[in-house]
Amino acid sequence: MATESSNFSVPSIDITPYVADGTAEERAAVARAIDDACRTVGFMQILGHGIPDAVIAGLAEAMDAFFALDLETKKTYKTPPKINRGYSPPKSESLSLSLGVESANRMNDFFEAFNVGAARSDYPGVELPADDYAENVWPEVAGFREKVEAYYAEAKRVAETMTVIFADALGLPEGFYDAYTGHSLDVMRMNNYALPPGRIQLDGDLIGMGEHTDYGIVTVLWADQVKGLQVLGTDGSWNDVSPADDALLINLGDVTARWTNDQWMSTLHRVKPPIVDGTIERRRSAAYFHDGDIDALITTMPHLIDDAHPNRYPEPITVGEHIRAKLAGSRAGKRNDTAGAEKDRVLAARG
Ligand SMILES: O=C(O)CCC(=O)C(=O)O
Ligand SMILES: [Fe+2]
Repeated sequence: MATESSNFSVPSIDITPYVADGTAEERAAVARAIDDACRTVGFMQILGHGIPDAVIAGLAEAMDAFFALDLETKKTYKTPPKINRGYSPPKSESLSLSLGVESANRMNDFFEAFNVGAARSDYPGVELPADDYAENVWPEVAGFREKVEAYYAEAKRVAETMTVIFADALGLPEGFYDAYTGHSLDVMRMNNYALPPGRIQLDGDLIGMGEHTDYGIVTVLWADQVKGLQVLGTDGSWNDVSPADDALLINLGDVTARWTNDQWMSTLHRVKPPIVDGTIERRRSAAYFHDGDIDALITTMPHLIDDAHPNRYPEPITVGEHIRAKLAGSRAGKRNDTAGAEKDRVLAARG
């Protein structure tokens, strides 16, 4: 399998003209850069997002305080599997404890997470399914809720700003996304790639989070600068990506790939946290998934269908149906790849 390609790079784009009052020309230049990044990489670094340093520092403090709790305490914040909220322990935990030697097999995910998201009570007056729009659980950790909510609100704003840019970049009417995101099924997953020292011995490469594409419209990703995130290039190479100082990573999900007839890319990525002296070097990230309304119907954009690009998604699908199909695949232990181009690319990468 190819590693690191000299052709691969994640563009850095300053979105200040959309966050503050930019001129029409400045905005058009940003939209062109975003369009190019979305067509060729599907990942980008954004600067000028406007999230105050103190809010980002607060998120990191809240995560540190929660993940430092002992495992039994953290497990009291688990929710039933159908509810994507609260604490999610490492999948490999029981195996690594009982067997000592862990297979580095890619179905094992060595990370713990805490999820928060949009709840039914956030959208009074809208009839929404209680399991999908579940209420949050908040741990008894001083300041956790306030700090996480402050960052969540900023990440939501950045995700919505990205869709404003997307509308311009795709030549869509202003406000196009509003009709699909008024009660968006957003979730933020705070990830902690760490296991206590001595817990694992591996018989091969460790995969922290298996290769996958994200499900929704767009993901806003905050991450440490500890290496680990790898992104698949169009030539089949896996490439290390770390956020630059003050940058956030943005990547597209499958809803956008469907909508744009795969002209914009929902790119495969995975996390391989570094191993130092047999222990995972701790790495943290927080992925804010902006998925769209559960009942939003995603129909391939007609202006992105032509002779060179026949419609790859002739069956419109709702965001809810699409997410259910993805979850069914991952729960059955199937690899979480999508149809079409993405699948071809992952198979090519396997060599
Ligand atoms: O930890 C990372 O950098 C990426 C996390 C990710 O891909 C996800 O949560 O979907
Ligand atoms: Fe992801």
